Amino acid sequence: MTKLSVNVNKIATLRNARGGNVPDLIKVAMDIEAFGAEGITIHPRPDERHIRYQDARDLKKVVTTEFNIEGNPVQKFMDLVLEVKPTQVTLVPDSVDAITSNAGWDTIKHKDFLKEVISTFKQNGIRTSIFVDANTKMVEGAAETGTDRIELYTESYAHAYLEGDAERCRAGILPFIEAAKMAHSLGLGINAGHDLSLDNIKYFKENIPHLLEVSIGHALICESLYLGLENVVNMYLNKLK
Ligand SMILES: CC(=O)[C@@H](O)[C@H](O)COP(=O)(O)O
Ligand SMILES: NCC(=O)COP(=O)(O)O
Repeated sequence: MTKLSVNVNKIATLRNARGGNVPDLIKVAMDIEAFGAEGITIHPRPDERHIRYQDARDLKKVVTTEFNIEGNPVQKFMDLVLEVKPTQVTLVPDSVDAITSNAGWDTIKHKDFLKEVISTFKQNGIRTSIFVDANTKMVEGAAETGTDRIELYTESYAHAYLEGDAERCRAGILPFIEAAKMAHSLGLGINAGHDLSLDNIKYFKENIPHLLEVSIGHALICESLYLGLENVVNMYLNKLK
């Protein structure tokens, strides 16, 4: 069984567009859990363009499933995570001006730094995960940091899947199968995320052994819009009769 953690960044993006509290991020997160999701993920960025640091504090009070906070462990982020104490922290090496996450950690180059950060979080009872590319060397490096889990960065798989034919899908997923096997053999738990969607998730799940959790945001919110649009347009038409 693989847990679904819903990333609510995009709900915050929509809320922030008008300056008010619509949609209400806290209510949406609670509803997502009530609908059956097994976790809530947020990825506060330093400019707070979507999730605000206060959202993390407010969500902590209501999330009853797994609460996962992702981000680059700069001091401000570390302080927030240590204050909020989510179930899991996922370390992502993104730069301040990145549009979205675009690379996994070089776990060999940054081993000492990661070791120190991970040890701090673990001493505070927070499970740790490191965002890595599907590369067995990076998985081996991750194991040496003491992290509990890795999160496989799935953008390259999602692109390969989009290209459509079976051969490209297979080539796209092979590094992930190898990385997952390596992670499991080293005692690491396996999460995955980035650009996973209703189209590509089944093939990924069927092929990746020991997959504990996926975090999905962008596609899930877009799909929710499309799948709800017909219903809502008709609700308006009914009111305008
Ligand atoms: C680590 C990861 O892949 C996601 O957290 C993704 O980066 C979401 O962040 P944005 O919503 O800011 O794109
Ligand atoms: N860790 C990945 C995540 O939380 C969501 O990524 P995406 O589905 O928004 O690409």
